[in-house]
Amino acid sequence: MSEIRVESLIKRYGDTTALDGVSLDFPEGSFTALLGPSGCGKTTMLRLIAGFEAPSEGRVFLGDALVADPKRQLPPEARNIGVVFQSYALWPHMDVAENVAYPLKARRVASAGIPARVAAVLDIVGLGGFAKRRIDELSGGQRQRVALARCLVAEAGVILFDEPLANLDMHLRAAMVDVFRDIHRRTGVTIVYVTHDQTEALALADRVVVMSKGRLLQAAPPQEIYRSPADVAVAGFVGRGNLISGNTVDHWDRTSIIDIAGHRLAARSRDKPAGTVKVLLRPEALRIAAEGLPATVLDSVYRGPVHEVRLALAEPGQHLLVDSTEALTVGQRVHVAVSDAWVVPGA
Ligand SMILES: Nc1ncnc2c1ncn2[C@@H]1O[C@H](COP(=O)(O)OP(=O)(O)OP(=O)(O)O)[C@@H](O)[C@H]1O
Repeated sequence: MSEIRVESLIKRYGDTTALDGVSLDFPEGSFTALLGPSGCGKTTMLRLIAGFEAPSEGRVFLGDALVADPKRQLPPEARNIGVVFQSYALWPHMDVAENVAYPLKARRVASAGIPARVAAVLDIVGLGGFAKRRIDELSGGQRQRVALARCLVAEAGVILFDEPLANLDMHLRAAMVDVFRDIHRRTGVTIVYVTHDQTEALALADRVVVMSKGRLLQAAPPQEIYRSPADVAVAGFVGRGNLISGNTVDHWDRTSIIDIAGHRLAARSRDKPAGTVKVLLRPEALRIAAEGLPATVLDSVYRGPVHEVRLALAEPGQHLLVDSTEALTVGQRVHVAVSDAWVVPGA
């Protein structure tokens, strides 16, 4: 059974179509990241699932229950869904424990049981010793954990995150990514996580949904999104990569032989492409070697552990980024060995 299912969902705001016919299942216990450029409809999807907005067309199900169509909507508080925003929406005049206890008090849970439940979730989010701290005495990451604890205490079956780490610095973001992964493992709660940060999406989710202009481009596990993007838009949005034009010479099974400026290489392909295609070459699948695609060094920049080398292929206008352990000289002639390539569908 799917915890959440959206069917042919359309949301219009005046002339803007924020969601343009999206159908998607979010299985129980899954961790889905919604990824895409600004304005692609990620937040709108969350708001429709949470019940803050009504669909213009289509339906939303929680389990077997229809909770929203254009005519009727179950109110947010009746959906048992937790929401964590980038602005933490905490009560500044209450301490940490009072903030976390708030949903239980609002639901009139017997007060005797509340402190133990609050203490348990504060332990889960790593704030065991902070119960009596005031909110304004906490760091951004700690506030985010309080917001998370408040969702967990209510035992919501689903937690929606809207860019929860957007306000935090790089180190805190990395630490919070670990916290979210851990909490998902320990609680098994169904998570839908909106981000425009692809590294966050790839690291956290068991499935990444890439959206553009209100439509779904691809929904797949992170590795598949990265290695086998469904189209040029996904290939361009996720990860560093090179899109090179080539000609199909032959194919068998799910492998195609592609000719790039007189050099042939084997590439994974979804179907049986013909004629001119675009091939995705990730930098880590490329190596400067004795044999391979002939190229000329355009630029070599040291970026931490490796040199990022920009190369010109024999065919005019075709460039490649390659990671090299050694600096190369501009103008140097090299060859590039290719260990993995993907023919991008439809390009
Ligand atoms: N209340 C509203 N009234 C009018 N237009 C809206 C409203 N909410 C969203 N939109 C429009 O709908 C589209 C999708 O917005 P949405 O907030 O879902 O995008 P997003 O992918 O979450 O973007 P971001 O990453 O910038 O938050 C945008 O063009 C936005 O301007």
